[in-house]
Amino acid sequence: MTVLAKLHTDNVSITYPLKNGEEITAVSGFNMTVNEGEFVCIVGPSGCGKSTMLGAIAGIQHVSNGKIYLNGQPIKGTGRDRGVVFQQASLFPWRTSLENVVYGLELAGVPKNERMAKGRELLKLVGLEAFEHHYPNQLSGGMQQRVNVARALAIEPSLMLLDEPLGALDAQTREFMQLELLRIWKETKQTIIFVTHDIGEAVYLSDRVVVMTARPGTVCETVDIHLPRPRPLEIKRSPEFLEYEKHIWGLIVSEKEREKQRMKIITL
Ligand SMILES: Nc1ncnc2c1ncn2[C@@H]1O[C@H](COP(=O)(O)OP(=O)(O)OP(=O)(O)O)[C@@H](O)[C@H]1O
Repeated sequence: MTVLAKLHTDNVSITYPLKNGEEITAVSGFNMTVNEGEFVCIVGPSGCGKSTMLGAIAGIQHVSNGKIYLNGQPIKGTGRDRGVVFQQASLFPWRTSLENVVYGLELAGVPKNERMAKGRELLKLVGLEAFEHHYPNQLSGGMQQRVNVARALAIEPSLMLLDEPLGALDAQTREFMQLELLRIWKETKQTIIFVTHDIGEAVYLSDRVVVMTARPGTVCETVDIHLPRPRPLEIKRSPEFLEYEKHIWGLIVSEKEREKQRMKIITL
């Protein structure tokens, strides 16, 4: 029996037009498969095309060549089958936590009682049941991101896409949110693709880490993370964890070095 991949990117290339009429290739020949229920992180040197690739999967970024398949169907634009969370919690300041969480359900015409019940259930899932009447400016950065996650989950997406969602948080809150994300992932059994700059974060969260080359970004190596779950934070100090970190760090340093050499040749 063939198991259908949740997501498959087939030789995806993405270019941006420049003002001088030329174009810049951000992503080139990107192939990745993500299976149902997996937690996959994408890392790579700055500017390698991580956000561009995630944007393409979200359907907000035009793909120049190749195709992206979600549940076997080609992605043709944005859709309610994908929940997206960005680095900055983009909540409506005039809406309470609960009203923010249920926004997508409101647009979809879900009756008020039903959507409020669903919203409360999700606020409970992200640990904010006591904050349903609070406005975003009454919440910490970590709490705002929890509301954001709850809002993305409300539409019951088939796939969650998170672009540096913890990037704006202080180190302590970030670690706590990593634990929380794993708990939420386990409870919801979602499939997650997560972009991060932080190699330790990627190793801690992932079933697999996709390491990208320098721009034009393609897959340099996919690293399977065989650390047991559940993963207490202390696992970050284990020799196995440090070995994964060192290996991925090595790949990224080589890519940065390669890019530096290439730039030297271009400017010679
Ligand atoms: N709108 C745009 N127009 C032209 N070039 C762009 C545009 N957006 C991104 N790029 C270029 O495409 C490349 C990939 O950008 P992208 O933001 O996807 O990289 P990234 O890996 O997410 O970066 P970072 O790690 O710094 O967040 C970069 O070289 C960037 O300068």
